[in-house]
Amino acid sequence: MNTCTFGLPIILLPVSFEEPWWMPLRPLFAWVENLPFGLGNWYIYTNMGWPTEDGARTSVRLGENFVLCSPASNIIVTCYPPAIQKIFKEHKDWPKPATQSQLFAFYGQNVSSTQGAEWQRHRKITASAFNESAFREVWDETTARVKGIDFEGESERSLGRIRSTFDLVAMQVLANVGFGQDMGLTTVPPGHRESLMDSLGFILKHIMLTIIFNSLEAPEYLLPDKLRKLKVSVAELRMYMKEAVLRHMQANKKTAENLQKRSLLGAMVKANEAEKEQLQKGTGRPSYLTESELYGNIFVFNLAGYETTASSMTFALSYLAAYPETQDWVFEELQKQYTESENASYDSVYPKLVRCLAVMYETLRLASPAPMLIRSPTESRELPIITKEGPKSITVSPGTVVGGHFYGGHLSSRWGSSSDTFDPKRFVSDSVSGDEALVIPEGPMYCPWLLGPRACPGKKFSQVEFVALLAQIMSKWRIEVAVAGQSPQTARGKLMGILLDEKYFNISTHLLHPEAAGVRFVRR
Ligand code: HEM
Repeated sequence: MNTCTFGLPIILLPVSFEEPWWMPLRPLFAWVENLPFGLGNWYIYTNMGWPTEDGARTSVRLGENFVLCSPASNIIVTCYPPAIQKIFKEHKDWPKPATQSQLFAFYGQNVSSTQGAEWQRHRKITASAFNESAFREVWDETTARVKGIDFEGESERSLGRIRSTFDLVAMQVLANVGFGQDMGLTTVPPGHRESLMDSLGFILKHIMLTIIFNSLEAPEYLLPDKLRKLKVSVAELRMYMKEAVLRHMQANKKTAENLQKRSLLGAMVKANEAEKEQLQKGTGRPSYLTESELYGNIFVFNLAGYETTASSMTFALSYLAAYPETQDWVFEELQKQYTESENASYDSVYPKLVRCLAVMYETLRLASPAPMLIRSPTESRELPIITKEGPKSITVSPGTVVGGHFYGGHLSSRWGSSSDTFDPKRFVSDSVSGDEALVIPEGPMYCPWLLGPRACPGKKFSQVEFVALLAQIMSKWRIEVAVAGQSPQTARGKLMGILLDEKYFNISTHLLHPEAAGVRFVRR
């Protein structure tokens, strides 16, 4: 294995995933993986989400730091905890490269696409949307939506069907809590060509296509059906966002207060108007968002919150099916803390469902939606690394990219010998009072929601949604591996193989063969 000037192992690549022209061509070269003598081993690293497929294999082989070296760039890949802390906590010195940050800014600049002072302005307004009223709404909405799923009528579902079931729940929750519950989600109001759910759903499901073709100026009638539909959906969603912002701004005080409490958009509009008032009064330092920035943010909330939660719920349920003893452990908590009564509210119950939350933490450790996030320093910066000789520091110059390797860190031997086993108990400890509490083990890297100032603002939103869904399902149903004519051991082995080794990245984690295994809902 070659090493570079940093003393780190290098993997030589003919092309990088950072080259925009490569991604559409990449599938045509899949055959190189089958070349003899490992000649095509480089292929996997030319995909943006390669760690989702590779897991911790490369970091186990080469160490916690190595370099992907291509004619386009050098990427220092790291899952060394001190390096991860440095690049994500010191975000001003280590911004996202523009090639990544601008991908999802087509409705307007937003909290994810901006840096420095601009990012602070966006973050200040948008963070106000994630408040306790919104979480209460997430809890109620998720519970109601899950109650509406017909597990009785369709008790056996493939993993693909589970994913589409949870995609719908995630989308309904976002459309309601994101936009405000007063909107009809599936009706087509006058002046529209599609419902809100249709346009949002189509864009989110075809997000890569949207990025590539959104700016295409060709007249509609010249476009193939799918692109024509995409153009309509993009325009429709813009109109829905415009109307929602207007509605929130024009609502009378009482209605506005009600809407603002419950929806992310309402809370943002409220915080924004307060900033504008400050400008008029000449007090403070106003930092409101423009109209297109409001759209940019509401869209990015939907994008960031849709696939991530649907994916984690799908993996969690599948893992629970394979680990019945863990289900019993979760059910024990539900019997004690969660009832079907009116009392199972967000305020009274959610904080007590520690085991349910631990299931989410463990699922995200094994199947993180983010495979690798890249950062690049603005000036030469020191980066702590570890080599076979021990820890040291290297100087990283501008233009060199550092990639935080989530799968390498989450599956590292720093978690002990059971790092690839599904065991949510590792996140639970007894507190001083004797109650169980969620703890993150010290030592390994754990950051599925990222860490530092730019950590995910939707973290608690996703946790509340996940726990509400899990509690509602698990309190009524036992989940079993669907055997489909196989022995239970064979069926379980197949399911585990699919979960562990047949994943790929496309905005979030997906299964390569979601129809090849399934689960069964058995009434408790
Ligand atoms: C399991 C669920 C989720 C996971 C694992 C997750 C993970 C992440 C990660 C790793 C980032 C950093 C991305 C980067 O720096 O490029 C991020 C950012 C973000 N997430 Fe989440 N997320 C989840 C759910 C949500 C939800 C439900 C929302 C909103 C409703 C949301 C909104 C955002 C936003 C707006 C950002 C950008 C923040 C910034 O750059 O300051 N996320 N998320």
